[in-house]
Amino acid sequence: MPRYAQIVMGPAGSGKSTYCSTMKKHYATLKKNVHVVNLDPAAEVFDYEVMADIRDLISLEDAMEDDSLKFGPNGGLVFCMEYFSQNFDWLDEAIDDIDDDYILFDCPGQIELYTHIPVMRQLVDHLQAQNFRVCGIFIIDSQFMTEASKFVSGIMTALSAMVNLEIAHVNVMSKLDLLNKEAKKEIEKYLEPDLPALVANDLADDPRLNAKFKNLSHAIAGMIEDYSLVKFHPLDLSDEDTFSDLQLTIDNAIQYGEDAEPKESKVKKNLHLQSDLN
Ligand SMILES: Nc1nc2c(ncn2[C@@H]2O[C@H](COP(=O)(O)OP(=O)(O)OP(=O)(O)O)[C@@H](O)[C@H]2O)c(=O)[nH]1
Ligand SMILES: [Mg+2]
Repeated sequence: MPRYAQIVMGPAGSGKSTYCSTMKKHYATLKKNVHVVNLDPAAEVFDYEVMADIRDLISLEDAMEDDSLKFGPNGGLVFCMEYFSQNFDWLDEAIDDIDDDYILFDCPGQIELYTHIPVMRQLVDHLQAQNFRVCGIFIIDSQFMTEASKFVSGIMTALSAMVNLEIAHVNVMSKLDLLNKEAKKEIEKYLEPDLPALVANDLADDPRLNAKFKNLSHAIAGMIEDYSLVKFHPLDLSDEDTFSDLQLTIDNAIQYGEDAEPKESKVKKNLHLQSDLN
């Protein structure tokens, strides 16, 4: 049987842990047991039950307090993740005996982990070797999506993660519930954007910008358009439909559920038993 995983990535504070907790609860309403593994060595609290916690292997404090290492917070985190990549057997043990595996990996927010350092790619390769079908989830905070040039830089990081990992990839725009009605309408053009038009519109009349910056933005927008990847799925904590849409998109991308036997509920089973007896 295949196993399933989501690698939940995105900049610091974009909503990765909230996503994991929300989706775990959402899958539970569908009677699907989804587990969460914390991969953030600096995490302090999370409101979901963890199946495994990287801090049992190594924590940021360990790396920073060690007299011979003397790391600061960022170097310490990179050290922890490299240590993790050399100790995947810890992970294997922690996730070994689960029947219907579907695991969300809640990752740290340092963007270099997805763009420069090979640990996430090594994790994906390791999971795939164990029959996991893996989907990358890249979360971006909608609060930053107010200008086309900020949007372009957000997409560039998402693209960079996607190109590095070479797995099914779903972009999520979080915190839509914090936007007012007007801003929600405005954000729609960022969900499935015509990027070159968006950039052209936004930059055209801005006197602060010089021609070189505008030309560069146009060139990048054209390049991103060529990947035809620029789609974001909304996540609004006040709207359950957004969880369902997201879950269907992701499950489809990794073909979750296609090999599963339909499970009869206890009530239905009892009804069958009763009719057999009659
Ligand atoms: N209203 C609202 N708040 C959110 C949402 N997602 C996250 N938050 C809040 O934003 C803050 C950061 O969310 P986290 O889920 O911890 O973000 P993260 O990406 O895991 O952060 P790091 O692990 O530190 O990189 C918390 O205060 C959350 O409650 C959302 O969709 N709506
Ligand atoms: Mg987090």
